[in-house]
Amino acid sequence: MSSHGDPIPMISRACGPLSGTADVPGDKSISHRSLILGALAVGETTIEGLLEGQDVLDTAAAMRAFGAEVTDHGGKSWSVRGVGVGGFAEPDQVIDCGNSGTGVRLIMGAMATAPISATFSGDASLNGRPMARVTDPLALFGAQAVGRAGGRLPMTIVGSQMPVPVRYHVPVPSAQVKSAVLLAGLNVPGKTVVIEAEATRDHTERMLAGFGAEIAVEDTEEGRQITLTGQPELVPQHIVVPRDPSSAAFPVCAALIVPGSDVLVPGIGLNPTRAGLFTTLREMGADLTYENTREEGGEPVADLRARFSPDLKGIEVPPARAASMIDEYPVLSVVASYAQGQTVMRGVRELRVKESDRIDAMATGLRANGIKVEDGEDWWTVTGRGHGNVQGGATCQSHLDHRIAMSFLILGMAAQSPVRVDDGGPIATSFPIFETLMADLGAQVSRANG
Ligand SMILES: O=C(O)C1=C[C@@H](OP(=O)(O)O)[C@@H](O)[C@H](O)C1
Ligand SMILES: C=C(OP(=O)(O)O)C(=O)O
Repeated sequence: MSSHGDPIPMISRACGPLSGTADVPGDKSISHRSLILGALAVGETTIEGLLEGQDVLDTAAAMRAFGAEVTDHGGKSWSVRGVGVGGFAEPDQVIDCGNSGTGVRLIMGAMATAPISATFSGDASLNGRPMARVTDPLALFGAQAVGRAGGRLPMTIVGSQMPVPVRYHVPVPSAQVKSAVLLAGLNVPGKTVVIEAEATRDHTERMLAGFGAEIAVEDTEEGRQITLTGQPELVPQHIVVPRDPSSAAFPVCAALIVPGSDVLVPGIGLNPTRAGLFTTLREMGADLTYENTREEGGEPVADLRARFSPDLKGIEVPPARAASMIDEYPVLSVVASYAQGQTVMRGVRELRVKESDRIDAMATGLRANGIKVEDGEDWWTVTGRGHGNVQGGATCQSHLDHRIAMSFLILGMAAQSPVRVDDGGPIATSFPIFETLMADLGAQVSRANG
């Protein structure tokens, strides 16, 4: 099933060279944060380039439910009239976060130190994902959570009446957990401290500073320590959202494996906490260059140029790089299938608690398409077959997971036989124009029965 409707079976098949420019949508992580911080500022924040994927639209609806005025002006220009830190109203409906872990976890954090309650739910994927990683630290602020067994949604959070500041070591590498604690800390007098052993994406820290919060980041022996001073008045901003490197990954990887391809993917955010895939691809021998490197809205940005790369080699991906490419392992495993030799991915336990168990979903589908995959709790390996030798021909299950659906459709673009996915519906959560964008480059991707 897709998140909000009937399954949409899709198919992709081998095609001629991909060429042209791929204008991918705005960054999903930054889009969620723009809406949430806009809702917590006093006055009107304007946002250009917001990702209009379902995950972000669900966060926009949630911000309205908490009392912010969120307006879509068309042409990807949005505005948010915020209610100020501590000003959230109590929603009178269940907050439906759809398929979005980022949405629900950040919003739980943002409301947990206000004197209100809210009940959160999502689709079958989100309702199966662990929430204790967020509700544990929120309890330290005095918030209470009542959900299903195992800390699952639907779940009600009762915000703290008298929140106290917290010092918290994030036990898993998760920007969502870190961000939930920081957003909770906004409405607490005094300093909230978050320490992460491994650096994860830092968009919340950057954006909090941009909205005028007092936030300090230092590297310590324990890891990256972030100190936020509570109860600031956040100043509304004009935000230009860079394009999403996690979406750029799909046309980039397709160009690398389809013979003769040459694709430009302009304006991609290359924040070092996000760009691990591109480093990895280059180590594998990909013809991938950064052009016109610049800074936009406080984030490093470049145009990516990806060309067919016939001599890709399997590599061992350094585990320390995992956080900076965590959402890109599924599509990396597709490129690894077209490389010579083995690609080894370790330190990736977190892949098992995304929209699906991504190691299991990719391993099952790749094996069905003739690729050798081995896996354990926090690692997996893919033994590539080299160009021209990937069999394809199987139908893969997307498990309500956009990245799994898109990855298998990329696999089919250079395989001997077409690859099908049972449901491409979830693609709309993060990359609603995926099908037309890939078709415009020359890919043969379509609704299977269309
Ligand atoms: O903070 C964010 O915007 C995100 C953090 C990551 O999740 P985790 O925090 O669970 O690693 C990532 O997988 C997700 O797509 C977006
Ligand atoms: C893991 C992802 O998203 P989320 O956790 O927000 O559902 C993703 O987009 O790959």
